[in-house]
Amino acid sequence: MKEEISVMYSEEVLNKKIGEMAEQISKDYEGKSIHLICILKGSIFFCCELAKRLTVPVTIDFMSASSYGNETKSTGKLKINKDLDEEIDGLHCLIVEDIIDSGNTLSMTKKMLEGRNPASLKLCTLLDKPDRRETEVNVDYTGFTIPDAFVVGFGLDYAQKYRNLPYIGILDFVEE
Ligand SMILES: O=P(O)(O)OC[C@H]1O[C@H](OP(=O)(O)OP(=O)(O)O)[C@H](O)[C@@H]1O
Ligand SMILES: Nc1nc2[nH]cnc2c(=O)[nH]1
Repeated sequence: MKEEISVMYSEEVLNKKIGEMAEQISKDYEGKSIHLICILKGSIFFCCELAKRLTVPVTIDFMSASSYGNETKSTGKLKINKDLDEEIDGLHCLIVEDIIDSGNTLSMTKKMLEGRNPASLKLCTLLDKPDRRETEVNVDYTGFTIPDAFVVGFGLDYAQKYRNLPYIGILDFVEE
């Protein structure tokens, strides 16, 4: 089987959307600083592009939490591979995700972070796949709501490949 990728959102479309999201977020957080919590690895591209466009003061920390292995389906289990470097007590935190699918990763991550007493905790995702939701999670900012397809690029991988594509595409497996 050969892997084929068809473009879903071009770099230009992504940048326009991220600009709009940054404008809204900057408005909502006026007078405050935002502590961005980037969920590795997929979210790094989105987090960088978003952070560059925010007009309020920003700090950034990273954590790696996953409910996936190398496959395209969820196991529903959370694994914390890397925790945050800094305490979040009293900070206005915004979790930055590339995609929400089953919702398992984010619902468990959010609950865990809420227990650390942030001043506020919101969630921002570039892509949302609501058709595959298993656990409800309240999303504050969504870039695109997408159908149930497996997407790669702009940070999103298949078996660690394709993260570096500047666009988001649908991955298909075709007969050679
Ligand atoms: O809503 P869910 O079904 O829980 O899936 C979403 C999670 O899956 C992806 O990460 P992944 O575990 O693939 O890690 P990666 O970002 O390092 O590739 C994505 O970045 C989310 O964290
Ligand atoms: N790369 C990738 N990771 C995911 N994790 C959950 N859904 C997806 C998806 O569509 N693509």
